[in-house]
Amino acid sequence: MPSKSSDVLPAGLTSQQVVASGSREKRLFINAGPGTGKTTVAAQRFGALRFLPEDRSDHRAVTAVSFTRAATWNLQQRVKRIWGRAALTWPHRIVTLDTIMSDLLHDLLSSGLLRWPNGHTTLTVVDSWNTFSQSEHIKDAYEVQVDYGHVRFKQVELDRAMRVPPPVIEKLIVGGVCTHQDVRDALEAALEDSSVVDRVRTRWAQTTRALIVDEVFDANDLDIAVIELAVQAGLSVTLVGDPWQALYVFRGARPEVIPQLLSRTGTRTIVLTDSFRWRDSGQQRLAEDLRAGRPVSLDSATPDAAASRADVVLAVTWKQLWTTSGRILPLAFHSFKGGAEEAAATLLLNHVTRTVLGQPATYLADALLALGISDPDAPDLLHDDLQRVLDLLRPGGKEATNNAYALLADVVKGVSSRSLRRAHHSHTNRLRDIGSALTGDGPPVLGLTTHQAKGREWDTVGVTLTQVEQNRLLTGLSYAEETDRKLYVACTRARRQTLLIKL
Ligand SMILES: Nc1ncnc2c1ncn2[C@@H]1O[C@H](COP(=O)(O)OP(=O)(O)OP(=O)(O)O)[C@@H](O)[C@H]1O
Repeated sequence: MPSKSSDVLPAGLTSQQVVASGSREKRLFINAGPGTGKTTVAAQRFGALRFLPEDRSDHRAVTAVSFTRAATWNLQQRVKRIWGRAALTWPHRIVTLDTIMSDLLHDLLSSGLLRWPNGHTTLTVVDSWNTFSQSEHIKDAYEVQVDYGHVRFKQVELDRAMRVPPPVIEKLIVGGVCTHQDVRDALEAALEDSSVVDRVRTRWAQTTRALIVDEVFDANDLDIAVIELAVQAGLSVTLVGDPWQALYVFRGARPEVIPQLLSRTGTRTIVLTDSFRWRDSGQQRLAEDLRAGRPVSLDSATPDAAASRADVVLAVTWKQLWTTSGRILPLAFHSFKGGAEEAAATLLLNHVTRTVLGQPATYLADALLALGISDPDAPDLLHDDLQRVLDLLRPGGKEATNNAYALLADVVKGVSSRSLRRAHHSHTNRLRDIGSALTGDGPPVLGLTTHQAKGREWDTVGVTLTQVEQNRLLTGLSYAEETDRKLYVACTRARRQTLLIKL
């Protein structure tokens, strides 16, 4: 609810949003809370910069970046809706920061400043090695180093058994295949060299005239270094974000250093204060109290009541969702680690979430890759087979779970060269959990982690929290604490009401 409706201009934007979208400031930070229009303004600003009359003869790109493919896709759709498809004709683009890193590394390889094993200048960059190997945690087994311009993959001694880079990985690297993390590691190591720094700065200046960074508080040290080089190269740089919504500390996000980046680069701040999310004064008050660090106590509900009333249930971890109630159907077991058994269970979970919730399992694409299935229609083609696996699960109990697992192994054998290992509780438990979600009293409700819910909104949101997390709410949150930020994001997704699930 904007504080003053007279603030909304004819174009539908508030005066704050108009200023943020059209500002000619070369270094701008748009600081904006939940629902205040970060994505809306980023999309408006993209077009405003793209179609700036005085830049008509400047053929360099206007580029917007975000951290996830989902956020990038969302921003692309908004830009197309507002400005038309022409806004995104080459070289103008909205991509992930991983794509930017990959472009920069390729430029260094083709310039000769950096040399890949076997002299490759064009790499195939994959999300993870899961596609090629059943091993997990392969990344732990080597370090990427740059030695006088040569990229090297150095084997690391580990305490644990196994975990040496399997020959298959070495062969792939020498063949010009690597992961996005390898690209980042190689680039970060290369930036120790001042001639590489100069090249990146020059590359920015030659190819790009404006850069918009969405969710800047999720940037890690390499992201920040590359953004700062764009500032030094004289680009128009717009940073958009909310210090309360930095969630990607596990990927190295450093929200605490963003204020220094802003002051180092002389960046001007514009704050968006009016949120359009709240449809209920209680929810608006909750959001304001959380942000002010005041203690809050949430309305509560039993799991059954919450499952009936909420549009979604959120938790900090997937595990918390699975252990709260059989009425919650999460879209994943945990973050995808790889292995044929996990992939097969994800295929089954996807069958259930598609049928019951109309949504795919979060890690379906990873599961298909891990099973070496390239046909995107495979999950649909397997519909009847997977339904038979579910039917076997329905009676519940160990025997039913083991029978279902055996049939799932057969189904997978028909479409994949990977085979499932013998039934073990770490594999069959996933099937048991799916079975429990299907036999609850009443239809299941969608379960998501805070990370998956970021940037989204629903009318009524249930949250399931550990005792420690509940205590944090009762004490008052601080944006300097990672756990508190996750709680803040979870409790600001609802338009009307946030319900705490009481066990
Ligand atoms: N000026 C406006 N008038 C009406 N609705 C608006 C206005 N600005 C934004 N909205 C709407 O408010 C909702 C939230 O906007 P948006 O997604 O851009 O916010 P956000 O700041 O990115 O949210 P979050 O912090 O949760 O990611 C959207 O439905 C958007 O269409």
